[in-house]
Amino acid sequence: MGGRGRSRTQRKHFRHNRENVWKRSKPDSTQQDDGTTTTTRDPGWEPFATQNPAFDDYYKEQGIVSAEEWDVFVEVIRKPLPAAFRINSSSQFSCDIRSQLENDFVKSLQAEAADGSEVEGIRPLPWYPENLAWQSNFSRMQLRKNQTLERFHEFLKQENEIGNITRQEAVSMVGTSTVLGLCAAPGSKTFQLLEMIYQSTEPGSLPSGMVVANDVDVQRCNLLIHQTKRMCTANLLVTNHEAQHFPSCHLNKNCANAFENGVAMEPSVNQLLFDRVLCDVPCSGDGTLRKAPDIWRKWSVGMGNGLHGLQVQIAMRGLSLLKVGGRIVYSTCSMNPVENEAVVAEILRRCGVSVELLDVSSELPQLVRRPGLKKWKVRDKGTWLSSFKDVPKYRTAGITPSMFPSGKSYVDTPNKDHDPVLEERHDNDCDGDSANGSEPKTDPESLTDALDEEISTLPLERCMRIVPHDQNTGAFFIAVFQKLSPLPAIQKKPSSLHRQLKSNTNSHPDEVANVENQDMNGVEIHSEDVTDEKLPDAAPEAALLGNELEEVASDTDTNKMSEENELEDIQDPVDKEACSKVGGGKRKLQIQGKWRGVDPVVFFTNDAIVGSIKTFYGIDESFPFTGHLVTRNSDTDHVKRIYYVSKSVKDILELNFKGGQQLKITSVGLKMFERQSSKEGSLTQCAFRISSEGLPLLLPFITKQIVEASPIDFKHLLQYKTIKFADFVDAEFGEKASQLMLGCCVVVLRKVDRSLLDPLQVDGSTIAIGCWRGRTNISVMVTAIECQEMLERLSVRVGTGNGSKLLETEQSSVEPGELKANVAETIENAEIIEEATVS
Ligand SMILES: C[S@@+](CC[C@H](N)C(=O)[O-])C[C@H]1O[C@@H](n2cnc3c(N)ncnc32)[C@H](O)[C@@H]1O
Repeated sequence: MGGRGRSRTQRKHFRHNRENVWKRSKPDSTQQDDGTTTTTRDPGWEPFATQNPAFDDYYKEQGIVSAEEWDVFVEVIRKPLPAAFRINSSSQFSCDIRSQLENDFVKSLQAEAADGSEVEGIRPLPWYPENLAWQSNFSRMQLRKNQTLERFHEFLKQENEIGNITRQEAVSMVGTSTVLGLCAAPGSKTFQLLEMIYQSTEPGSLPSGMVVANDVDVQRCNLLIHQTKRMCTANLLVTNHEAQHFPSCHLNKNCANAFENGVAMEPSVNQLLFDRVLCDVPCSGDGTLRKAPDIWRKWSVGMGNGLHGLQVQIAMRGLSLLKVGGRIVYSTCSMNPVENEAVVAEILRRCGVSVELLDVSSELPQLVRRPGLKKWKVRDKGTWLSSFKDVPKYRTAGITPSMFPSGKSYVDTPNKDHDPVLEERHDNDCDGDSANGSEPKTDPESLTDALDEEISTLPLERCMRIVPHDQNTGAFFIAVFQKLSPLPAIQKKPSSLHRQLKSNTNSHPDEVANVENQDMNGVEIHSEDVTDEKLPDAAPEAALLGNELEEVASDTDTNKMSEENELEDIQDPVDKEACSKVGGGKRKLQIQGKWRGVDPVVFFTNDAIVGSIKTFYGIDESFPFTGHLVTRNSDTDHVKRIYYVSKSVKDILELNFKGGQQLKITSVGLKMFERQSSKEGSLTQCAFRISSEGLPLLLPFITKQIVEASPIDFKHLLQYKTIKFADFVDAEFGEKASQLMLGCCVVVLRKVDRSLLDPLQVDGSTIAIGCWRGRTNISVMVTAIECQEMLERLSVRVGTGNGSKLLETEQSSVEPGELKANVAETIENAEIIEEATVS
């Protein structure tokens, strides 16, 4: 463990994204509503300004809250967001943690809150089941105020690091069982999705589902990998693609229907499809102003307008990757209707009867929400536009018909250029014809009527808007769709398609998604043709990066990050020369096909090594190894780490191989075995030790190299890390330990009601640690923080509330001083422990 395992880029990313509301502002350029740019001078150390006149003008006019509510709304969004966190329901210690919060912290923190200005200290979120999500009303500054608050702060930090809790903004916890996350970093929702698929999974078995978590930004992928590593999952695949071009892994038709659970193939489309897709798209992020107050300064109307096209493309790609009958969630942390209802409306227009916008008003009844808007306006260069017909011709590349409630192109004046592509694209209004592949019909009325105010006739009220002052949160937008039939494939004449692919600069962004629909019918897309399309008024990079990063970084001491070996391997895949500047803005687009990322994932098939592992640990034959082991090194004799993948991930990997390795995989699998490279390691009969992540899965199948320790000996191991055989309190345990073979072994904590003679039994509550059987002693091979956490959890279980007092009912015959001395003596183990804890 420690900072050593992380790459420089990752450290930098953590630093850059730490929340700091009192940071020094740099001279910066701000785009004004009227399109001009102003440069602000460095004002020195000062808090972020929490106002922006363009923001006020915009949202007052959009009517996202009533005029009477405006003052309360603004007052709330200027206040910092209360911290929220969620207990990982699949953690072995979830009940202990909930009980500690309910019985210990609620009371002690209430006393603190009553003392000061806060109304209450912490409280469970009423709309989240089983008291698993909590809100804290203490600011970070307050948490350092005194000992009680500091203890709570330490508790949050430690449990977050171990993975027992996840700090997450309350509104983004609205869950859905999606399987493909198209814009998934930094990973808080992916973590939650994994928790969901792990619910009610027995120890030693894996869920049948899986999550593919994708993000365009490789550094943010690294954060996601770090976040989800705490889940110790074999059911996750992390990829690095532009979501709008997420590959369709074509499968040989003979293999169709070979997939069960989670991923299935439809022979007719010959494409990888998912049960659930989550499009938590890049957005202007103004729903997170309370958490990221620098957005006040950066906010401009152009941010939302600039992202609309990309958001539509991503959602359309998500729909094309969804199974018929599956559900897709479109969400943003923006309040802007152009990024929300306008995108939803465009999806409905394009998909016609093949997609339904679901009414989810009965879900999570205690979550206060508002319906989606039916009318809104578009603002551009300081002018309000009620309809596309008001858009000056020179702005039609940036302001598109789909941004307006009617979505109509209004090709109504002889002066406007006749554009068959636009006509074809925007008049596919849900009449079902397009679903059959025929030319979409145009609505003659909409082409000629000049409306003062457009009102959408689509059921946009089914969307869910969460506003900050309803329940003291950030703002969030959610729409849930169900795919009812394959998407309409709009038949394009070859010349029209060709023109779309070629017209990179002036084309409407939506063209790409239409082309991608044809991907389902086997049309290959050449990403170079479409990636440098011009996005109108390119949004600032910050907006594209999302806003949840500080949840990971804020309280995670970067020097204390847990090990993540594969992170070291990941290089920045962005080919600098391939980055194209768009729209005169700063945003860079990655070009696919020039990725020089990590080594490809290969299946590990070295029977000699697998055989030696199975023999050494006595792994039961029923444990499925074949086809489940992967590495990054095709030279199997020199592999350092062997990862385990679930059946569902294995199927996708096989599909990927068969489909020509289209997936750019940044991380996959659970680290199960690591090569022991220390001096003593070379003397052991098995070159691989079991990693602590892999142990829970393997535990029920291990029959050799495993011993049960009494609570007091287990505690001593956690406390002193190395103990000589003769020094164990339970002499029989010392004897059994000495009979193990030199090398990695597993020590299981004996339950209180079990005798030494009972055969070893493993269940969900079994606690075990990886150790090293040295020449004269046993040493633990888990990190210091894991030892500390285990001591504390165990002490809470037996009610002492103090790790150092764990299970003192059994008297130790050895003085701690003696044990400490043993640690110093056993220098030969230092190397092994170091290797286990740092790598
Ligand atoms: C709102 S954040 C997602 C938060 C995430 N769902 C979570 O729960 O942690 C949006 C993400 O979209 C990513 N992104 C931006 N453009 C993208 C694109 N074209 N394709 C895929 N991801 C993209 C950003 O890197 C960012 O991580």
